[in-house]
Amino acid sequence: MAILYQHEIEEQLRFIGKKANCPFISWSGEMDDVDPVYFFALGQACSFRERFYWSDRANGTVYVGLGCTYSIETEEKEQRFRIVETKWKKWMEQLAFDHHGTAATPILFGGFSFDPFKPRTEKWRAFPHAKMVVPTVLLSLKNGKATLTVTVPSMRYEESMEKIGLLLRLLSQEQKQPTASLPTLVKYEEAQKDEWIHAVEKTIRNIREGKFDKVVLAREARLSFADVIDPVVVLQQLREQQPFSYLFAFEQDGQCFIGASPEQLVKKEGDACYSICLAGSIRRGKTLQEDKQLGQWLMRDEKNLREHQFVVQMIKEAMGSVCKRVQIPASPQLLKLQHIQHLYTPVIGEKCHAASVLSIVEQMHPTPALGGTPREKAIKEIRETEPLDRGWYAAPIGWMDAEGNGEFAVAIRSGLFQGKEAFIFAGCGVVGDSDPMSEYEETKVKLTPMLSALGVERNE
Ligand SMILES: C=C(O[C@@H]1C=C(C(=O)O)C=C[C@H]1O)C(=O)O
Ligand SMILES: [Mg+2]
Repeated sequence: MAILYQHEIEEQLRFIGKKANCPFISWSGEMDDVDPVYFFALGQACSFRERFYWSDRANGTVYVGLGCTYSIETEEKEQRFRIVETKWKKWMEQLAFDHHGTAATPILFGGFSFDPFKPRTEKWRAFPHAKMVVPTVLLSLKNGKATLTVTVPSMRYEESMEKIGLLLRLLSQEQKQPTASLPTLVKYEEAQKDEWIHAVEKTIRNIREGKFDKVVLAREARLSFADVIDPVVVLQQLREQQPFSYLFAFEQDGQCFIGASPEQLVKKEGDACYSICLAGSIRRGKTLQEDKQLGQWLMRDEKNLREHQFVVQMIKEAMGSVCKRVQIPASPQLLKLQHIQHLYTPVIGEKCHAASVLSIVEQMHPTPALGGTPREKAIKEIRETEPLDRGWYAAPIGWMDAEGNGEFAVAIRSGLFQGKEAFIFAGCGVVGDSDPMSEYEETKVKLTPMLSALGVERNE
């Protein structure tokens, strides 16, 4: 199969540029199969300051982006989804591309903050309320095919081409799995544990007084390591340990937001649209029998079923508002992941008339799985009560293509990595009959996937 050469791509780009006279040009071509995490790792060797990773639950679509040719950022609070959508459409008009017989087109990849009205703290300074980017180099793996897409400004692409040339040379050599090892933990700290438990108690009282029905409260753990944490190692571990999750990474200037989330927010594919309701949790059992018993308990537990039902109700309505027909099973199933089991209800929307996946994201975020019910009151409670700046945690992360199709996951089971420091996050749905200590335990289980990816075991 095709080995790609720098001079050929350059020639093609020049040809596209001459023909179309557009500010941006893009070329796609088939390439040899490559391990996407290895590709991500090469990004650093080639001095790309931004790296992006996305793989869906079925591993059906994998995108790895290196470098940033165009970035849409906004600190606007109310209109952020629309602003991104409008700018993306405008930008597409300035782009000439030749996809060379492949199905690939440039995509926009990125994410959003959970709550633009919550004051931002220092650690999230590099993550605006919305940031979506067009990577300079994009690897797409779909239906067993690997495609490379190069997108550059037509007037100055020499600097990018140098990096791309190096990347192509490294790709043509034998693939060596990156050998970076797991970092050594020097400090583990659960931020404001007592304050968090008090917040849960207060929220339970407020729910019992009828102020709202459900509020999701989250907390963070801070970890310090002896060495700088390499996102490549974390991705490798997550890929092995969480095979049924979305895998994502958004890295810029050495700051990396990474996670393995089981929760789809929405996928739009033409006029079909998909979502899932995920809420209600219990740990995995230590034996097969215990695991089965815990699962059966979860399927019948009224508190968890109620937590779940709020999500079903809202997603059903949101999908109903953009689709002609919504298919949704009457009762939840069990979703068993490596460390946790959840109540799970898949949702399918037919004849979707939304303009783009982003306009559905706008309708859906935050669902009661991450925010609460009623939505506005719950968000206000989180803003005022939760001792945490969520940043991009629990918010939409994903991609969109030229036609407005795309997929977003909810960025849970995630962490922010800055040099030798990591912040990892977990939350839980608080309802009237929640017990604060059980909720605390539940968040502990939800921290496990990231801890385990970092090689940290905590048995207390
Ligand atoms: C908020 C998180 O998870 C969410 C809360 C759940 C619950 O409370 O049962 C279950 C799945 C997620 O929708 C998290 O993992 O941080
Ligand atoms: Mg729960």
